[in-house]
Amino acid sequence: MDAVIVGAALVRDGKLLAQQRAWPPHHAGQWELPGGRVEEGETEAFALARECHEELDVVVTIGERVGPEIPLPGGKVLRVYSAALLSPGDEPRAVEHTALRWVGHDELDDLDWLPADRDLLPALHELVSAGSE
Ligand SMILES: Nc1nc2c([nH]c(=O)n2[C@H]2C[C@H](O)[C@@H](COP(=O)(O)OP(=O)(O)OP(=O)(O)O)O2)c(=O)[nH]1
Repeated sequence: MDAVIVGAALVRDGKLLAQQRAWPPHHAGQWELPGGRVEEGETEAFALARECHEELDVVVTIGERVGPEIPLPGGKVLRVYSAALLSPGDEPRAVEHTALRWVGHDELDDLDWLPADRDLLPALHELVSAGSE
């Protein structure tokens, strides 16, 4: 099976959490959703919760799929799920990334997203708008 990369659309108070890559050099500085590769034997939800814990040092709950499946270079695919902080008072921190940012609907298009994430922007706009009602 192709490698599956899962990403978390974590929304709080009408804002989406984006993280800025530190690596590799050609993607450093670009923004992405928390997440990573689904390892053998993991469900996608388990892998995503694990990656969020590793990258953000918070516990999240995983919800519905968001947007289309996006093909990535090398035969991988990116699948995004909505996510929420188990304890809304917890503050994620950038464990492996350069920076974190809570991004509002009106700022979503301004970030220098990884190319695959750009294709998800319509779905992310919809999710963030719904979350701020
Ligand atoms: N986490 C994440 N990865 C993304 C996004 N968009 C996107 O194109 N990718 C790509 C970048 C990488 O090629 C791949 C995930 O790499 P990663 O470095 O986060 O995954 P990982 O921690 O499991 O590391 P690895 O074992 O795959 O090297 O997916 C996104 O929004 N979030």
